[in-house]
Order: sequence, then structure tokens, then C-alpha cells
Amino acid sequence: MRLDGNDTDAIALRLAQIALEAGRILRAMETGNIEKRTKDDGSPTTLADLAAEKMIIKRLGEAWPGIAVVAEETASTVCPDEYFFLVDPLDGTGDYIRGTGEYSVNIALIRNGRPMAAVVSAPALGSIWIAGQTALTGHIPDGTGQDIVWREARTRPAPEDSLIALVSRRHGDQATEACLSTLSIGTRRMTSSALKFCLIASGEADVYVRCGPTMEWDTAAGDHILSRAGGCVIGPGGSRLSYGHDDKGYLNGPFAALGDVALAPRLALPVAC
Ligand SMILES: Nc1ncnc2c1ncn2[C@@H]1O[C@H](COP(=O)(O)O)[C@@H](OP(=O)(O)O)[C@H]1O
Ligand SMILES: [Mg+2]
Repeated sequence: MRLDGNDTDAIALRLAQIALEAGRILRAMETGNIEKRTKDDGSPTTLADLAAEKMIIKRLGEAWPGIAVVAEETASTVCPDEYFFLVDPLDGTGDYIRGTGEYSVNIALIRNGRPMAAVVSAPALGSIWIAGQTALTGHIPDGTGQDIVWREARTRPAPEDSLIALVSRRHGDQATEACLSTLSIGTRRMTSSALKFCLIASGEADVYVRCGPTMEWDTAAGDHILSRAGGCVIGPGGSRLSYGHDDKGYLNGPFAALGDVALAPRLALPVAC
């Protein structure tokens, strides 16, 4: 399948098939006795992360031979190029282990530092989002062979006050709290993984601020889906995030994901380190 054509929606649909297959692996291993180890950044990883990542890399290689894949477990061994994939086979591993269902499979195709097609699926919640040009969402079929019925995902205009903010269930920090305090937040919802971007993309929330550490594979797919649904993900100074920074170990700086770009001037994001 060509990457240099204009049909990014078709690329996104192919990524969806791969994410759905990965989701079936994760679901099958959910109730097993998952061995886990702690990564260098202190977060957990499991045999399910490894199994899903192996399968995703294989499928991406079959569909797009020779394109680099930067994935959570193998990032240090791959250099990004003009085109490359960013893959988090299991985003929200802590929630996977605890059985909340709030985990996702994230795959993004990057060209020259920006995502151009992406999928985020939440297998245990039965929801999936994709975007090439258009952002779409649907319910994951329950295995009876029917196709996903896609509908467009759109953000909502931000209300003057009583914004709905999404915050990480497991990773909070003072800088994020200070930034959120510059907005009129009415409701805070704790949510894990890249689902936060997608809930904003579907108009169910307004803002997700993250000043603590995240990795490029945590954000690239959600960034693209939210951006194509009418929102944006910005760093300090209002610039869009860019991807492929192997020199920084793929670590993101602070960012804000917004359903309504009009919220941007009201935010005071700290300067990136
Ligand atoms: N100290 C740290 N350094 C880098 N990334 C971190 C981190 N602590 C958490 N993260 C990232 O935050 C993600 C979870 O986000 P959330 O808290 O929104 O669910 C983790 O994804 P994984 O669960 O895939 O490892 C991990 O990549
Ligand atoms: Mg992750």
C-alpha cells in the first residue's frame, strides 16, 4: 500500500485492522497470569505489551515494507526517517494490569515530524477512532463478523465556563494543576491512556493538559485524531507537537490537548525543558 498518495483515510482504515488484531491479543491475555517488569522510567510492561507489539510490527512490515517502526519496547533500536510509524501496543499498562479497561492501542504514521494517519482503539471498552483526512469513530464488533459502522468524530465548542477536563488517573504533577487553574474547569474526569485525546475528539470533554513526562507514542495518534476532529494539541507558545526526536529519547514536552482552539490563549503552559 502506497504512503505517498493522498488517500490517508485508506491508510487509517488499514491501521484500524491492525489495531483490532492487536486488541484481540490483549483481550485474550487480560485474564491470564501476566508477567510484568518495570521499565527504566518506572512504568510497568507485560507479556501482553510484547506480544501485541510483535504482531503490529509484523503487520506494518507486510503492508508497508521498509518503513521504520518506532515502538515502545523497541524504540532504542530504530531510527526515524521521512516516514515512520509510532506504536504504543498497550498504552495504559497500569490500567490493563488492574483491569479497569482504560487502555488503548495507538498507531500513527508520521511524515516529516507530523502524523498523517492514525488509530486509537480501546479494545476492552469497545471503541475505536481513526483519522486520515477525516476523523471517524465506531464501536468494535463483538466477534460476530459484522463491519464497524463509522461516524464522524467532531469536537464541541468550549463553553464559557464549566469546562470538562481530563486528567491522568496515575500521573499528576503540580505544573499541570497550575496550568488547569488558569481555566474555568467545572468537571474533572480521570482517564488513562490516549483515550483522553479521543474523548475530546468526540466532543465529550474540552481539555487535557499534561506537563509531566509522556512519550511520543503516547500522543502522536491521539494528536492526529483530535486535530482532524476540529481540535488541536499544542506545546508551549502554541506550537504543534513534532515527532521523531530520537535525540530526546522520544520524550515529549508539556502539552495541552484542546477541543476548541479558542481555549489556547487562556492557557499558561510552562516552557519546555
Ligand atoms: N516517568 C515517565 N517517563 C516517561 N513516560 C511516562 C512516565 N510516566 C508515565 N509515562 C507515560 O504515560 C503513559 C500513561 O499515561 P496515562 O497516565 O495518561 O495513562 C505511559 O504509557 P504506558 O502505559 O504505555 O507505559 C507512559 O508512556
Ligand atoms: Mg503509553
